[in-house]
Amino acid sequence: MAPEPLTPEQTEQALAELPGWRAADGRLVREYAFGGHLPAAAMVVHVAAIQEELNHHSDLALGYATLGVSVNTHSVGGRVTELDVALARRIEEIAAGHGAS
Ligand SMILES: C[C@H](O)[C@H](O)[C@H]1CNC2=NC(N)=NC(=O)C2=N1
Repeated sequence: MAPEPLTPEQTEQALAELPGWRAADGRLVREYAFGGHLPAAAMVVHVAAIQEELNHHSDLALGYATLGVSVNTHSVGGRVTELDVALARRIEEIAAGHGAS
C-alpha cells in the first residue's frame, strides 16, 4: 500500500521522539558530528545497509567529521511519510555506536 504523507501534527509527534531531527522543506533532516572522518564514513556504510534493508534511501552528505541526513518519500511527490520516520528511527539506533552526536 502506498504511504500517506504525514499531517503536520503527525510529523511533530514523530519528531518529539527523534532528538536532533527536524522537518525542513518537506523532509526529515539531521546533522551528526563525529570525532573524525573515518567514523563519519563508517556510519555512511551502516546507514546505506539499513536503507537497502528498508528499501528507503536518504540523501547523505559526508563532510570531514559530519554527516547530513535528509529524507522524504519520492513516491508521494517528496513529502514526509511513516517510511521516513522509520528510517530516521533506525539511524538514531546506530548513531551513538558510531560516536555520533
Ligand atoms: C523502486 C524502489 O522501491 C523505489 O524507488 C524506492 C527506493 N527508495 C526510496 N527512497 C525514498 N526516500 N523514497 C522513495 O520513494 C523510494 N522508493
